[in-house]
Amino acid sequence: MSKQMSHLDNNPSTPGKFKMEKSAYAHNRLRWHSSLAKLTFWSFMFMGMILIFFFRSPSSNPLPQDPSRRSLRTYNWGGPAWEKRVRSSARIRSRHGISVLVTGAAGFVGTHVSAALKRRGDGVLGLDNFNDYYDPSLKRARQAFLERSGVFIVEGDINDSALLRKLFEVVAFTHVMHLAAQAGVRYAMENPGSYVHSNIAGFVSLLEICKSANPQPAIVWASSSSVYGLNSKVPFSEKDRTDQPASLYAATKKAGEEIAHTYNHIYGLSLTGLRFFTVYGPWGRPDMAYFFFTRDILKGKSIPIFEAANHGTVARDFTYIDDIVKGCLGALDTSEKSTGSGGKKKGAAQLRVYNLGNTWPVPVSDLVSILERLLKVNAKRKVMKLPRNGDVPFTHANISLAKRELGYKPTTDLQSGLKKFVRWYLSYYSGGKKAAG
Ligand SMILES: O=C(O)[C@H]1O[C@H](OP(=O)(O)OP(=O)(O)OC[C@H]2O[C@@H](n3ccc(=O)[nH]c3=O)[C@H](O)[C@@H]2O)[C@H](O)[C@@H](O)[C@H]1O
Repeated sequence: MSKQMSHLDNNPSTPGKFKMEKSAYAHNRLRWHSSLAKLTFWSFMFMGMILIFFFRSPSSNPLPQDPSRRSLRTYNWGGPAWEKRVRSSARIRSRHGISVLVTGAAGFVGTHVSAALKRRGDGVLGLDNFNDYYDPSLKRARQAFLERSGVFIVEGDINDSALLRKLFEVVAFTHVMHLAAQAGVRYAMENPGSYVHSNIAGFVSLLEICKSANPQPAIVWASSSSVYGLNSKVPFSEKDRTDQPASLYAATKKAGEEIAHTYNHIYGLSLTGLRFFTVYGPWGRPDMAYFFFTRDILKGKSIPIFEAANHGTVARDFTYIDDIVKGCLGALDTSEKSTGSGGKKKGAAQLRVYNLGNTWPVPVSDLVSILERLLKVNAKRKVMKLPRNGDVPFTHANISLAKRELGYKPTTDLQSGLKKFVRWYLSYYSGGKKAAG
């Protein structure tokens, strides 16, 4: 046994019980005190260093559980191989093609628009932050689908000015199709910050880069039918009032329209806003009613069907994705060039806004009946009062302007569109995820 061990063994459990020689005892006590002081000193030093490191570190706990901050995470981009992929994806492959930066390319509308542009030989580069507002694996599946068509999606946030600047250094985009946004009317009450972050700050960040680019691109971007808010004049026409938004989502989209006006006025940016009316279809958004109704009907879960005051019908002008894509391409193709360059306006530029709807509002209860027939399952309907969380009782688009100026002509009714959605849904969620496109 070592000396140390015997010393430990000799340690009294109760002071005073053990009799020690006086001088040795005093010497030991002195040694013990000085070791304790050293230990305390070094412990404090160590704790201090940890605290300094913790507070100075830039990535100290970026609150990943806070959804409004989820897109602030850092992404890897840059380098020769990355630039080569960016260039190749954005390369125009047809005679009169355009080169488009599509923001929100892993989103529902973004995926379809990117694929359509690529199919006709345009250069397409995607940008998406792959946030977790809904199942990111669906966004990854869309990314894989686009990759097979030759579209590269850069992972990054529209608030990252350095990344945007880099993209414009590598590619002289002729157009930007801006679809990145925080979507969803009801979620705005849960996470208001994410709407400000993406739909206002993100939009401004993108426009700042576009205004300084040389050449400046023409921009087409997604506004929303929700800007009509409490407007009761039907069908909604672009001339109608849009100063009564019923949700923060709607307010941020309306703010986007005003911001577009400012950048057009000061910098000569060509800007076209598209007011989408409840877009649905294959590869859709799981937070939307037609999507989660399908899931829950199949699971045998009850589905909440909203009704307006006095048992009034709630209805939407549901618009099929392929029609929306045609509207987006029509808007890109009729966009005039921005007039400024390097942040200076040289003349008046185009500023437009269009409704892209179906012009055929359908009650939500009819949507459920169509799904029941297609799925061959009866829904457990739970009729409830329209919650006071931003929903409006109905939407109905007047599309004359888009018809005249963009050649927009929707051709898919809800029954046919949902049939295609259900076919995709069953194939995607029964394991055919790759083939579902
Ligand atoms: O046009 C737009 O600009 C917006 O369209 C979409 O919003 P909405 O038209 O509200 O779609 P969606 O949620 O599918 O509800 C559909 C219907 O089901 C009703 N609804 C909804 C949920 C529910 O539990 N029960 C129910 O009856 C509900 O009352 C409604 O009548 C986009 O999500 C939005 O991002 C934006 O793009």
